[in-house]
Amino acid sequence: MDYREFKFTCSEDFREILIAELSEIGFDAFLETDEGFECYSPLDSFDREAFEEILNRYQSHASISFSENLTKKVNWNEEWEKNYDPIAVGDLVFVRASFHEPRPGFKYQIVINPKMSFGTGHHATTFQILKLQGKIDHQSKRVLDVGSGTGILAIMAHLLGASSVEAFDIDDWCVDNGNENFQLNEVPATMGLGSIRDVNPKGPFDIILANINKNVLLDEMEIYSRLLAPHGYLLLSGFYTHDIADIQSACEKLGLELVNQSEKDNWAALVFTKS
Ligand SMILES: C[S@@+](CC[C@H](N)C(=O)[O-])C[C@H]1O[C@@H](n2cnc3c(N)ncnc32)[C@H](O)[C@@H]1O
Repeated sequence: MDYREFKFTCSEDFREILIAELSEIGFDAFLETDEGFECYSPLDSFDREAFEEILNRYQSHASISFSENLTKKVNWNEEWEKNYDPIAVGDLVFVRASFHEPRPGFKYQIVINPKMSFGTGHHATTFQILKLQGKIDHQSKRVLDVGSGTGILAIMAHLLGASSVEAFDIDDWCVDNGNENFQLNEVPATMGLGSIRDVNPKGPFDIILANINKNVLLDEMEIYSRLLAPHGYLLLSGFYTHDIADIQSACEKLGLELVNQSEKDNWAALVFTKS
């Protein structure tokens, strides 16, 4: 047995923060469900004390329950071949795995072998950012993708004509998978490991993409704003529609103006510009 698999039942308000905290102690492969979310922790790095400390902090505010199972390392390729359908974002892009046939009628095709990383285009956050990217001129633009997951948004930026893409993620599964996806899509970039503070990218960037979660976005917003070139675009997602006001107000305090927005399945995506 290689992993502990957890299935959480938890109210919507606490999902994001719990996921953020659990990811900090090595939990991985979060998948939202109707009742809450599922995730894994590698057996050799599972820290029961840290896990219980997090649960104790939230259990008095939120009714959280979970089940726990030991599970074998999964052959993710086989799992995805069984479960992963391609997805179309309008006629802009057809996102598929390498085992799907290409489909004509789209401006672009992205090949993603997602394994355990987030970013197939199926989730409303990724879907909306891809769509919003399609409305922004990427020709010869310098693009930063924060929390890249599979690398899907960075790949889209490259296809739309970006002159350079810089991408990183705190999760080493994503970095391995993202680099594999960059090769599949012939993106001349290497995904880095770490947060924006670890990677310390050298701006300015014409376009910054960050589909992460509310807490991380609020914490890192000042850095995004500093790295954004004048008249550049900041595309944000990973938060619910009821969090739009908090995100918008944090951006406006930094001189960023809301210029476009989208909502799908209670998830929001916002586009800001720096005047
Ligand atoms: C919602 S997924 C988005 C993936 C992809 N960009 C997309 O749009 O589908 C968020 C990603 O951010 C990563 N992440 C979480 N906190 C981060 C941080 N502080 N810095 C960089 N990446 C982070 C997670 O590992 C995860 O892969």
